[in-house]
Amino acid sequence: MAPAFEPVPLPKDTETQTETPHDTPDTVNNDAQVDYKSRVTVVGSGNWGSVAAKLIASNTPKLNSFHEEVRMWVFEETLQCGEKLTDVINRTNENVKYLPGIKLGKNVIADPDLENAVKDANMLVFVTPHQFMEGICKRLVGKVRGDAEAISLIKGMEVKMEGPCMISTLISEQLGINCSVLMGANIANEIAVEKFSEATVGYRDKREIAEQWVRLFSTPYFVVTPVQDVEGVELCGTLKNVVAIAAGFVDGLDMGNNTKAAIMRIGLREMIAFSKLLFSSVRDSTFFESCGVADVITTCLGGRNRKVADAFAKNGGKRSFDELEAEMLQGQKLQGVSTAREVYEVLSHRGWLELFPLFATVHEICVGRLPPSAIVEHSEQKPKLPLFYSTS
Ligand SMILES: NC(=O)c1ccc[n+]([C@@H]2O[C@H](COP(=O)([O-])OP(=O)(O)OC[C@H]3O[C@@H](n4cnc5c(N)ncnc54)[C@H](O)[C@@H]3O)[C@@H](O)[C@H]2O)c1
Ligand SMILES: O=P(O)(O)OC[C@H](O)CO
Repeated sequence: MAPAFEPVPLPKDTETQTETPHDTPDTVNNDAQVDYKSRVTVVGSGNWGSVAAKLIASNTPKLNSFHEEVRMWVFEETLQCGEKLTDVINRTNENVKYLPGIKLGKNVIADPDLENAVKDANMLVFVTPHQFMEGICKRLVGKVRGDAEAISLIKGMEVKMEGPCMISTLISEQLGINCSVLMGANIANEIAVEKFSEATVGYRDKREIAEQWVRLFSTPYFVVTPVQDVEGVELCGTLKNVVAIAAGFVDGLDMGNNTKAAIMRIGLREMIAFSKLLFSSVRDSTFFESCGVADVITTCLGGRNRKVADAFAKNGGKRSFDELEAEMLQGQKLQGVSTAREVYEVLSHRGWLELFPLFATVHEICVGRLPPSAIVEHSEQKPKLPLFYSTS
């Protein structure tokens, strides 16, 4: 059966380009030959990191302005068989731990040496769990090319003394490079088997860079739309993980579809309000892109945060998230629990706790101060939030 969507054709200058690529000359090697081609490195090799590498590696051989090789930094570990994960990926072309059964593409080269992995790249794709990014950025200061462009696929944020810091800002400020974001309704295992989905690239002001990222990621089954709203796109990806935890509680308590839909609606409303209170530049339309309402839906139906929160509620909150995560995800990481804590810190610090009952309650449940059933009792409080979007 034909798909119910129209795949967006890739821009013309991609697959058939024969003239000098539009990229600016970037590297001068020892023989004084100018390397006009871009080099891509993916920093991260978990479930989504591996799929991101696969998507990109399916495109670089067709794009004349890119080297075919896609380097992928691996946080090295020794597998039960005694072999290093990197060696197994390079031997089998599969990430047997985080994405088993999927060939990544022979042009994906796993590299356990972070500095070596990034040193030649002028397009850096960051895709690790957000809690590791501060340490990774510290290790990369002064090690990346000055002309590099970055994109973050990381759903999460840091909270510092000065306030919340988005991961793209952390990357930009620490490494001195521009950073776009890619978020969306993107359960990695589904994209790995090439089921259709959409994503959103958020960019600051360089439209041509956003288009380059779109070319690098787009396939007929992965349709990417650029929007000029980095903060809006990134906050959608970050905050939906808190809503997913709430939805998991509802599922674990068998409260039914209507309750779950209500929690998703209240969650989306808090996402919009929180984003706009932090950044007045955030656009209403961003919430209707893949990164917004579509990601709320997919993550509350099929994500890992939902799944583990469901188990947490079924156990009456008696088994911790850390324990359940280790048992159920085998090395993969949840983002929603730590994001709920980070959001709670921002809410407390700014005196906004009463404005965001769902976000606040998710954290209180995660740390055991409230029972899972509080998700409905507390979140349904009459919203004290002004409407931050037009309903007309
Ligand atoms: N998996 C998905 O479906 C999906 C989809 C969209 C976005 N994301 C986002 O992508 C980001 C990365 O998630 P993922 O699914 O690729 O990872 P993951 O949860 O599958 O895997 C965890 C990764 O963390 C690495 N790791 C463990 N300890 C580390 C350390 N100390 N330092 C650095 N790395 C360490 C592991 O090696 C592994 O690669 C997250 O922000 C997530 O929200 C995930
Ligand atoms: O599995 P989760 O809960 O980390 O969610 C995965 C993706 O972010 C869904 O878009």
